[in-house]
Amino acid sequence: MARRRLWSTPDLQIQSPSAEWSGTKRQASRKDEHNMQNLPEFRVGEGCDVHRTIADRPLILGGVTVDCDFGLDGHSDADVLLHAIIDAMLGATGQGDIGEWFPNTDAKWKNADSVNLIQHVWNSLISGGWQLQNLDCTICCERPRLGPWKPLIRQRLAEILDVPEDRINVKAKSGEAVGPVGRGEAITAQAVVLLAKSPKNGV
Ligand SMILES: Nc1ccn([C@@H]2O[C@H](COP(=O)(O)O)[C@@H](O)[C@H]2O)c(=O)n1
Ligand SMILES: C[C@@]1(CO)OP(=O)(O)OP(=O)(O)OC[C@H]1O
Repeated sequence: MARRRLWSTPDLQIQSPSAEWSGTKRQASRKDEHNMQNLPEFRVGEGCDVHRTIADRPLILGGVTVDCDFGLDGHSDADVLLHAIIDAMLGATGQGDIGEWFPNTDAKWKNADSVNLIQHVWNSLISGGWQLQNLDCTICCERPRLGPWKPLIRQRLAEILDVPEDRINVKAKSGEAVGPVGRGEAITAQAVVLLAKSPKNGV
């Protein structure tokens, strides 16, 4: 009886780079193949942000003003969640990050409403043919408890982006009393988006 090998050499043949196997020629042929199959293009992006807590400022999360005895410090309104989502969108489409679009050295963005910032970015993506498949995000803070606010933030995000609510999920996490979040010194947010673009000649 022939003995089966418990390990095997990969079928892949390692070849030295040739003109055909490298650079733009390879990329172009992959892209053509994708287009020929008339497939939608999908892009995933992630974003994160952190802002310091501060007294005497409103706490704005995802475009919702949350009842709280402190807010977040920043050049803009410091909406940590919208900033993370903006970065996820820019990441998905390979367009840098929020600071490149809205530099915190520019007086134009001082106390800016982040709803305007995200709508500016999102409208530009929509013009480029992108649609939101889904958005998942997490706000990390010790206080306030976000249970009652999560549905409102989800609703507001759907409104801001003009997408059905079921494409959006909002989660909350505490800092387990450790680190800057756990000590209430900062609030952080993370976001992941999946974007889709229909093929040129439609699906
Ligand atoms: N500021 C927060 C933090 C968390 N929650 C909710 O508590 C649950 C447990 O979260 P842990 O981070 O403590 O494991 C979870 O369901 C969170 O949504 C919250 O409401 N507000
Ligand atoms: C939004 C901008 C611009 O006002 O300022 P901040 O509110 O400080 O926010 P941050 O997430 O640190 O970075 C992006 C900035 O360019």
